[in-house]
Amino acid sequence: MASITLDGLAHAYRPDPRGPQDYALKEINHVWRQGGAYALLGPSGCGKTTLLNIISGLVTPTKGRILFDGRDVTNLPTEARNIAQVFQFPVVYDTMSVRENLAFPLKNRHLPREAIARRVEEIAGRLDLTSVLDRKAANLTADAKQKISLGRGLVRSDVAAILFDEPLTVIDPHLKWQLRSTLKELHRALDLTMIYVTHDQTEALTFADTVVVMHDGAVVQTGTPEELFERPAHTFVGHFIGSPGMNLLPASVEGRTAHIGGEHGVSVELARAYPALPAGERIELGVRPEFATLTRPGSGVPVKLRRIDDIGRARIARIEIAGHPAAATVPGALSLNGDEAGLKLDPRQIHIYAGGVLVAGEGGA
Ligand SMILES: Nc1ncnc2c1ncn2[C@@H]1O[C@H](COP(=O)(O)OP(=O)(O)OP(=O)(O)O)[C@@H](O)[C@H]1O
Repeated sequence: MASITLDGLAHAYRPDPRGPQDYALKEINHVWRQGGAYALLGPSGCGKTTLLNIISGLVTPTKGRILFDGRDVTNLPTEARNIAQVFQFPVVYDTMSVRENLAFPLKNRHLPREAIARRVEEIAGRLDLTSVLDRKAANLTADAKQKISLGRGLVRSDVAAILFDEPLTVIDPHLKWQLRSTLKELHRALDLTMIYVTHDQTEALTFADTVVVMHDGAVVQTGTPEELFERPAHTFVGHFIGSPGMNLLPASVEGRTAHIGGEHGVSVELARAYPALPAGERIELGVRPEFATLTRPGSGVPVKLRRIDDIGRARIARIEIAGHPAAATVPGALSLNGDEAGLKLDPRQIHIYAGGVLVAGEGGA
């Protein structure tokens, strides 16, 4: 187990990168703490696999260094890095039994027979594979095979880190939630550094203590699931995390008031002032639908109600604020006639962004 430091790391696939646009991975500095549960979250093409391949040694970065416990491993091959990897699709030996598959990484390292047997039983128990330990892997379902792959990744206790690359893609949806929490429990029990790559926010937020969000080759925020939800550092994080994502409305700000929609628009009270907003940048007001509550017309900010979606655990209103589409929570008891409504916003949960980046306000709570 090790801490992993990314020191000024950047990567371009083309041999002659000129500007930032040529980099699949823009400069990143980050420390993955020993024993941490991390997720690397972002949409397809944002650079997650590139970063994972640099950590595992499959790709040598164009710039920067990678350190395991302070030791520079940038130019070491995968075999010399002591990393376990679990991929999207099962990697198992079909002709071996489940027990032999799980034992394989330990046998390779010449562990004593009893230590291997103990560890295999432990991991099999945690992944609910005990009853199939003596069956050939070939005869098992895709789900069971992927559990074996997870087990093979988890079985060694001496690895610098375990890298999971979208490991639940082939898993049946009803098993997914169960395996997500199993992996979380395994992290607590086994005290290993784990990095979990996914484009799925639910997987990232349930597994990780710290989520690294990537967008267009850059890390836009590193934080706990709560921080990403309550204080997105970038509009991309606000929009990408949450369902529906954060409302982002073009605005201008004066003192502690934001104006949306120009002269005939609406005003919104803020908890903080923003005297240092940069000129020439697009200013946006961000508020999550969870902190924007629909109310009767005449109360709060006037909005137009377009429709109400019942999403099971809540009702979400699709509204327009000064002509801009937004989403809001509908309280259980509220019933409305027509398309006029009001909107109550929690000022402490309103954020201001300049050029997509969160601006720290002054004063207030
Ligand atoms: N071998 C390669 N040669 C050239 N360009 C590549 C190569 N691998 C990836 N890229 C490009 O680098 C960028 C980042 O790709 P990467 O696979 O790291 O993203 P990702 O977030 O893992 O996406 P996905 O989830 O779809 O795999 C993309 O624009 C991709 O087209």
